[in-house]
Amino acid sequence: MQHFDLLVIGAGSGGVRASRIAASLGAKVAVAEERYLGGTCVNVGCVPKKLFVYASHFSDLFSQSRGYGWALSDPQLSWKTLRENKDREIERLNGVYGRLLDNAGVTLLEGHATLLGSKRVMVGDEEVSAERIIIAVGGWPFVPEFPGREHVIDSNDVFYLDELPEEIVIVGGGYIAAEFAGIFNGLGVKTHLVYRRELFLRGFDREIREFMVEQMRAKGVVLHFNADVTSVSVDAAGVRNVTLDNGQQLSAGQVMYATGRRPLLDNLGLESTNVRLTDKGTIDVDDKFETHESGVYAIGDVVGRAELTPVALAEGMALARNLFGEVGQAVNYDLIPTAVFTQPNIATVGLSEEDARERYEQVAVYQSSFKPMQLSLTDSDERCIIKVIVDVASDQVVGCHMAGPEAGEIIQGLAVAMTAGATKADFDRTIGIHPTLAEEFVTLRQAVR
Ligand SMILES: Cc1cc2nc3c(=O)[nH]c(=O)nc-3n(C[C@H](O)[C@H](O)[C@H](O)COP(=O)(O)OP(=O)(O)OC[C@H]3O[C@@H](n4cnc5c(N)ncnc54)[C@H](O)[C@@H]3O)c2cc1C
Ligand SMILES: NC(=O)c1ccc[n+]([C@@H]2O[C@H](COP(=O)([O-])OP(=O)(O)OC[C@H]3O[C@@H](n4cnc5c(N)ncnc54)[C@H](O)[C@@H]3O)[C@@H](O)[C@H]2O)c1
Repeated sequence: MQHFDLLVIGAGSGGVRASRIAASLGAKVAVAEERYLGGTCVNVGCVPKKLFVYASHFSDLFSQSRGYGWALSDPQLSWKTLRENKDREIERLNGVYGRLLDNAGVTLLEGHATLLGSKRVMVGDEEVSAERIIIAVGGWPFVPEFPGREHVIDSNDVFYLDELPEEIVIVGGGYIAAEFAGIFNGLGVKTHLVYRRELFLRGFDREIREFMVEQMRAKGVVLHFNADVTSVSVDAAGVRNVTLDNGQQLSAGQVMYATGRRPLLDNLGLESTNVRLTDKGTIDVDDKFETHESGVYAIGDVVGRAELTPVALAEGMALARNLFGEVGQAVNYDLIPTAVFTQPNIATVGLSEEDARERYEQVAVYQSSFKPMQLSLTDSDERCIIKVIVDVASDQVVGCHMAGPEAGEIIQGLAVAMTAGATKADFDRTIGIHPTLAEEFVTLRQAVR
C-alpha cells in the first residue's frame, strides 16, 4: 500500500495549492481527483465564466464603437466557436495544472476518494494511507425540489450548451444568477432573472444593488423580484413553460438555476471518521482547519467561510505551511475583496454603508456617480458609481464600493490600501492617475452624508 505524509482529496483551487506547498516543504504528497484538474474554478467556474463575460461584452463594444467612427456591419456570434475555443483553453489549463503537480513532485491519484478512517483512503480501487488528510472537495450546484426540476440546467451545464437559446429564465439572486444574466443578455439572448426576494445581491451595499437594477434593466434584462418558480413544464418543441408564484407565465428555451451550492460530500466516507458538520452542512473545522478527527483537515468551499478561489488558495497555503513549515500562519478574513462580473462589474471591499452604520457611531459617505469617459462619444446611458465609507472617529476607510468598468481591477488596489489601514486622509493625499475612473477614489472631497 502506498503511504504518504499528506493526502489531499480534490485537485481544485485549495487542494492543488495545499499539495504543491506541502511538497515544496519536503512532504511526500498525493492528491486524489475524480473529475477534472483545477476544480470548479478552472472547469465550471471563474475561468470559463470570465471568458463568457468577455464574449458578452463585445455587443456593447460593437455598438459603442460607432460613436468613435467605426462602422461595423451586423456582427454575428458563433456560439459553437466560443464554446470550442473556451473548451480548448480549459483543456490547456488542465494540462498546466497537471504539470504544476508533476513538477512539484505530487502524486496524482485519479478516481473518487472515500475515507476508510482517519489515515486510510480508497481512491478508485486502490487503498492508500497517509499521516494527514486534507478534504478539499468543494461544492456542487443546489437546485430545490419543484415540479419540473428535471427540465432545468445548473451552472455546470451552462458551460456546455449545444446551442444558445433565444430566451432564458435564470433563477436566483446571487453572484452566479447576476453574472449569467449579464452574459446571456450580452450574447443577445432575451434574459429574465427571477429572484424570490425584493432585491438581488444580498450582502452588497444597498445603493450599489439598486444601481445595478437600473443598469441591468436599461440593458434589457427583465428582472422579476418577489417571485419564485412553482413549476416548469416542457412542450414538444422543447420550450420550457415556467409558472411563477405571482401567476405570471414565462417561456424560454432554457431555465437555469443558480440557487447556491452545497458541499460535495457524497460517498466521501465521513461516517468512518469523527468529522462533524455545521448547521449549514459544511465541514466543521477549528482555526487551524482541523476537523473533529485529529489529523484530518478541510479547506475551501467545503468549509464555506467564503466561497471564493483566493480564499481557498489562502487556506490551502496557510494549512500546508502550518503542517510542514512554519506554524502560526493564519488567513485574514477581515477584508476580502470581491467582484461580481456583471455589466457593469461590481466590486467591493470592506463594509457596506448599512453594516458600517451598525458597527460605528458616526459614518461619512463619499460618493460619485457619472458617465464613464470611454462612453462619452457613444449613445450609451451606462453610468458608474463609486462609494467610500469612512469611520469618522478614526478617519479609517472601512468600505470601498464600485459598479463600473473594470471595477475588480480598481478595487484590488484599494483592498491593499485598506489592509494596510489607510485613512481618508491617506486617500486624499494620494495623487490620481489622469484621466482614469480610478482617480475618482482619491478626489472625493465632500461627504454626501
Ligand atoms: C459559476 C461559478 C463562477 C465562479 N466565479 C468565481 C470568481 O469569479 N471568482 C472567485 O473567486 N470564485 C468564483 N467561484 C467560486 C470558486 O470556483 C470556488 O470558491 C473555488 O473553486 C473553491 O475551491 P475548492 O478547492 O474549495 O473546491 P473546487 O475548486 O470545487 O475543487 C474540488 C475538487 O475536488 C474534486 N472532488 C470532489 N469530491 C471528490 C472525491 N470524493 N474524490 C476525489 N475528488 C473529489 C472535484 O472534482 C473538484 O475538482 C465561482 C464558482 C462558480 C460555480
Ligand atoms: N465573481 C465571483 O467571485 C463569484 C462568481 C460566482 C460564484 N461565486 C461563489 O460561488 C457561490 C455560489 O454562487 P451562487 O450564485 O449559486 O450562490 P449565492 O449564495 O451567491 O446565491 C444563491 C441565490 O439563490 C437564492 N436561493 C437559494 N435557495 C433558493 C430557493 N430554494 N429558491 C429560490 N432561490 C433560492 C438565494 O436567495 C441567493 O440569492 C457564491 O456564493 C460565491 O461565493 C463567486
